[in-house]
Amino acid sequence: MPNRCIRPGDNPDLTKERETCTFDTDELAANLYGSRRNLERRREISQKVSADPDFADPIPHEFLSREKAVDATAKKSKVIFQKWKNLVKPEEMPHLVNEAVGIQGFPLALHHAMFLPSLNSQADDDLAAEILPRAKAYEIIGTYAQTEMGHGTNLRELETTATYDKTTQEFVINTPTRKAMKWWPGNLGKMSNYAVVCCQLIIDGKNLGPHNFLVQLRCEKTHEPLPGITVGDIGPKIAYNTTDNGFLALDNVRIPRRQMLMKHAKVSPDGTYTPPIHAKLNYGAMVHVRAHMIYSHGHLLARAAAVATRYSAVRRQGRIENGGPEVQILDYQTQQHRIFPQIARAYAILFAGQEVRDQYAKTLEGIANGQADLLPDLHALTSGLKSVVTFMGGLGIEQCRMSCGGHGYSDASGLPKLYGVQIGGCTYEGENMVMLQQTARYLMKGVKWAEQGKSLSPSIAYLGKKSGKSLIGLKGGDITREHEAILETLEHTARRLAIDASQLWEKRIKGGECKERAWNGVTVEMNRASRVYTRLFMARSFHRRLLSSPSSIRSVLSDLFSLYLHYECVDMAQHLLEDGHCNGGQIQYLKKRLYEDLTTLRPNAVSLVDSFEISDRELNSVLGRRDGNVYEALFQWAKQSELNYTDVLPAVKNYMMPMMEENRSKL
Ligand SMILES: CCCCC/C=C\C/C=C\C/C=C\CCCCC(=O)SCCNC(=O)CCNC(=O)[C@H](O)C(C)(C)COP(=O)(O)OP(=O)(O)OC[C@H]1O[C@@H](n2cnc3c(N)ncnc32)[C@H](O)[C@@H]1OP(=O)(O)O
Ligand SMILES: Cc1cc2nc3c(=O)[nH]c(=O)nc-3n(C[C@H](O)[C@H](O)[C@H](O)COP(=O)(O)OP(=O)(O)OC[C@H]3O[C@@H](n4cnc5c(N)ncnc54)[C@H](O)[C@@H]3O)c2cc1C
Repeated sequence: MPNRCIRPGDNPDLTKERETCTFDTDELAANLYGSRRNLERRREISQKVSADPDFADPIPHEFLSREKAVDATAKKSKVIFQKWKNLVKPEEMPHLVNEAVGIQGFPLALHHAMFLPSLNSQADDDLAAEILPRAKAYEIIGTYAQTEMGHGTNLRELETTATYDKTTQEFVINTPTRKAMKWWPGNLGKMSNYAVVCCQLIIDGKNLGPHNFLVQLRCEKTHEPLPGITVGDIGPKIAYNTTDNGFLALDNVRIPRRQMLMKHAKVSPDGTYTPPIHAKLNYGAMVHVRAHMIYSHGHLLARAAAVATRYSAVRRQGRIENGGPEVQILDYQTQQHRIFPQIARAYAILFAGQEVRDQYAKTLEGIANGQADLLPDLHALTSGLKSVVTFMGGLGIEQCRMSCGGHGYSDASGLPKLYGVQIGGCTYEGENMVMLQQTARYLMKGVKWAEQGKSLSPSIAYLGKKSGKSLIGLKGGDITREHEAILETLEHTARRLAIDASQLWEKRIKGGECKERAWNGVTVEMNRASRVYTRLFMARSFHRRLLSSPSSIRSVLSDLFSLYLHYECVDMAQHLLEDGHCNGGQIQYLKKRLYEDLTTLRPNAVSLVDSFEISDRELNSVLGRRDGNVYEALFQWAKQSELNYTDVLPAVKNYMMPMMEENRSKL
């Protein structure tokens, strides 16, 4: 079967891997990206970016100072949003940005991820008509400023205020304390001249909670901060260092009434407040990012898996049999056990990410028609997915990094940067432990609805089902039946954990604790239930994709799905065993199946990561390059280090040489 990545001059080990491929890599890639046409467009964009001299990097970003890297990124962003703007569709933009600029952020990241979505979904028609065309034409750059130095998670306690002044029909935006400064918003520090700022809305002395306001921060001509505005960059971070995450203080800055985002909640000129149809519609920009970040985080893990798999195919170290040749490290079972589950999880996350994006679009449609009934389900699902996927991705990338040995620790591998970017997602858009509790709130309601025989939305329909005994290992050799048996066991486990958490909570309440304190006493269990609910959704979503896949890729997807399920179950063995639903023998069976899966997938491992269709430029990894010629490339990469510009560094001349000289002269 053809793996279409084979080229003359490639590392022979990698070519051999591709020759053992049992499926059509293009078919799988087309399925992953939605169609052949999408795949072709993806390739076209990659090729055109590589050929565009405006995107050429004289030296890799890894060797640039932060300021120079920000400069290079801004320069390329201008090319993207001027020269390229009309050459790509909006849905192709993330790929273009990844190719041209990389993953550490760019001046318009928050403009796209949150500023435009907030205005689109929350500005009323008048404000939208005025500001959106300007924002879409990049006449202005905006961001989303919500988090403060003292509060991020607990939005209700944000301190920035927007006090309505009826006499002038203006809001007065103010930062009352040091810790009320906005702190963290991406592109706030240096790039943006506007922001959607989240403030407590105060009318006649009454606090009506967090609402969003459009505030101009900098002069459109000079880009200097406007009077009353203190703004700047918060400094270097683990990653995202080409993003100017910023601080902002507002000293009684006045804005017109109509700059409140009033599509849902409204303030009339006389100060009358009209609440939205759903209390949390003001939080819409966060739901937007959570719904979209799942897919992009799947892609980060896919990259790491591609680097680790390809490198493990070309790296030879040690022998499995005495007297045999040095083996490809991909032949070690431990290496396969480290990397193959990351390939499977990357696919699972990408599939789930695509489903949740569709669900988000349906929910938005409903809201546009005055119906917010799909929002609670979406909020629970995106909160859970956001948390599980970012944590899984971080662990997975770190496994991939370690699996590359010493070279994985070098920036040349691209893996440290991937890890830094990925783990940001555990924190932004709501710290993971907190967001899992949002999911748990929904599950607790679901448990009650199920008890009352009420109808349940598809994502929690399993709460209303009855458990039979686990059929894992008992259904014979039919793989389809085995998949179903495992999914039923996962359903049982997700249901049991939710019911147990609910009972623990109730017990504490009956014991005299108030609901909230009792909740805090059971949140570890609540979050467990949320994680398994989410992992069940991911498994179901992968299964749906398998069942709808064309026959040409069904077999390899089925192998991958088997590995995915067996790995997840062994990873969650404690939960499967805890109530006796599964026994030790069944866990042993799952482990045996997992080890078999590693062997089954081995001949297709490289081809499975080839189907992620990530260009060398986008991958930005010496170890993961498509042709596998890593050793020469490593040397060429290292030569670009600025420490190599001279043979004798000033640091050596000024300090080390005199020290050695002094010590020698003492002898
Ligand atoms: C094109 C897309 C681009 C995608 C980008 C992709 C990749 C990323 C790449 C680069 C990075 C780019 C961007 C990164 C940007 C990062 C930006 C940020 O981080 S912005 C700041 C984010 N901040 C947070 O997420 C704060 C987290 N906190 C909260 O959301 C809330 O405080 C809370 C924890 C949810 C609690 O709120 P509150 O106290 O008001 O509510 P509760 O009492 O807990 O709940 C009451 C009720 O409401 C429900 N609910 C809460 N939130 C929502 C919601 N958003 N939608 C719907 N419903 C909600 C909640 O479940 C309760 O329901 P019920 O139990 O029925 O009463
Ligand atoms: C890379 C990056 C980009 C960001 N971009 C933006 C942006 O563009 N705009 C913006 O507004 N913000 C942005 N942020 C801020 C981000 O959204 C917040 O940092 C995040 O929401 C977490 O809030 P916090 O910092 O207050 O954490 P804290 O809430 O202080 O978390 C600290 C600890 O307390 C725990 N904790 C807090 N509350 C609870 C609870 N109720 N129950 C149990 N445990 C709890 C948490 O689990 C965590 O372990 C960004 C952050 C990062 C890292």
